[in-house]
Amino acid sequence: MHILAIDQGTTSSRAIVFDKDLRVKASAQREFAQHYPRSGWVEHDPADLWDTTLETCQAALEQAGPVAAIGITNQRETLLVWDRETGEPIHRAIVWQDRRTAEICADLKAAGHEPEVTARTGLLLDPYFTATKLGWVLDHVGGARERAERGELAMGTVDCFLIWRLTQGRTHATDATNAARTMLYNIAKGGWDEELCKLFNVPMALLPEVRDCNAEFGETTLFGAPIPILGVAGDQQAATIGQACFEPGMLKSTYGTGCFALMNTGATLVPSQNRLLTTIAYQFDGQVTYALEGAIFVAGAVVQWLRDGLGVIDDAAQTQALAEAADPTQEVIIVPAFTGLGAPYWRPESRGAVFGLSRNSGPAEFARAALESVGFQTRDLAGAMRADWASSGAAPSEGVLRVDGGMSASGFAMQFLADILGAPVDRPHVLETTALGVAWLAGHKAGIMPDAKGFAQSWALERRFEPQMKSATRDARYAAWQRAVQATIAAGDAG
Ligand SMILES: Nc1ncnc2c1ncn2[C@@H]1O[C@H](COP(=O)(O)OP(=O)(O)O)[C@@H](O)[C@H]1O
Ligand SMILES: O=P(O)(O)OC[C@H](O)CO
Repeated sequence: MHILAIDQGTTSSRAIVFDKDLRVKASAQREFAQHYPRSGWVEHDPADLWDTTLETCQAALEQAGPVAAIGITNQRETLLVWDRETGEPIHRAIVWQDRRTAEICADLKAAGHEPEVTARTGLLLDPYFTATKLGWVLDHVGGARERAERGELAMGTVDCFLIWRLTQGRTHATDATNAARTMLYNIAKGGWDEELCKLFNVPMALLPEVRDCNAEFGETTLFGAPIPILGVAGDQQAATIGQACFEPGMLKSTYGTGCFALMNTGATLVPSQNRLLTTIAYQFDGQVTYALEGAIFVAGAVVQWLRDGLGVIDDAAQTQALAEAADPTQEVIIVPAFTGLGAPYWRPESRGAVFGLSRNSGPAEFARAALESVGFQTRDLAGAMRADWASSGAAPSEGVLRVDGGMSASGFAMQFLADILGAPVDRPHVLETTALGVAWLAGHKAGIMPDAKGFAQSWALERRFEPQMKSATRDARYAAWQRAVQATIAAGDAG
């Protein structure tokens, strides 16, 4: 029997069918439109999220035949609010990248609320998270607040919306990893936090039930015979599972639109002293495993910008040859703060900058700088993570980074990553680790896939990138990056 994994991402929806040996049997993918109604705003049409999910599921199922269960993974933090009666959203989805609530967050910070929010949620007061987006919808959509208070509306992250639709309104539930990103969920106690709901002015009647990642989430009859939904996790947590990072100290980094590095910290909630996030890695059978997370908003998106914004490439893969042809004597640096800077800087007001241009700088130098920006940003995170991990009293982790996501296909970017980290970078055979993570969750629950130990043994290395850069070069290049970031922040402050 097979398992269907739904991966509803920021730029596309995917459906992948795995067999019981975790091999891909069929897959389908559809991109959908991004809406930018104002500078810093990012929205998705809920109909696009739903239609592309449905179409890709149908296409994958047509190729592979019936499945025993469904796993769902999704872009996190993105908010939907819908009518409980009709299932119709009352606003477009407000995407995790959206910065419209930057001022609300700044005001809450100025009023001294951040330490309390962090203590309860592990997060920082940034527009990235769901809570302030929800407050915004309730305040800006006519009648929404009153209707929410009367219990007529439901809210959810994308997983929750898809579960609602797949079960035709019978299940209003999310999993602990997605709940942990809303800034309304207490990760230490494990439950929606009444105080936070008051702080963000959110009626609790809107909120879904929170379940384990390997719980039952109802069943769908939209594809014929009923199929149970048996695994749910936010995409970065699903990738942590898919990369089999089950031991404390293990670290993965996913390079899609953004980049998200998660380190398993076991049953210990490690508060960050370096402006990283503390979050739930996964929750199996009521048992919480925590993680430290570094979130970078722009990784593969900088390559998309080369294609769609600058028009210097037609296809992401062309960056490899261009970067290799770049003039080694130039040091062009791109700080891709298109939607602000994420961890460890958290500067929503910053915008992107380019440094070191000369008259000879062209597409090749831009391509190289774009790929390198991802390595530099990961080094920012890895440094903060190692410091937090050490201060928790834990033994040093082995220092290997497991990578995945669309951009990990770039050999140039991954070699530079190993070089600038000064540590090995391991790329597995399966790069669809996000889908794999929830396919395994659902497959194990359905009784057709191995336990965590057996699954971890199936993880297979495709290529290890060893650091080759001299340490003096590494130090000098990283120092130049840090200066560029500081200049970018200063420009944002001045603006
Ligand atoms: N060969 C490549 N070189 C560099 N970047 C790439 C390459 N292939 C894909 N990408 C980048 O990876 C991203 C897509 O990764 P994906 O995991 O599908 O993202 P998401 O889940 O966020 O939609 C895009 O931003 C794209 O520009
Ligand atoms: O859609 P992705 O893969 O860029 O992931 C988005 C993240 O979940 C946002 O936190």
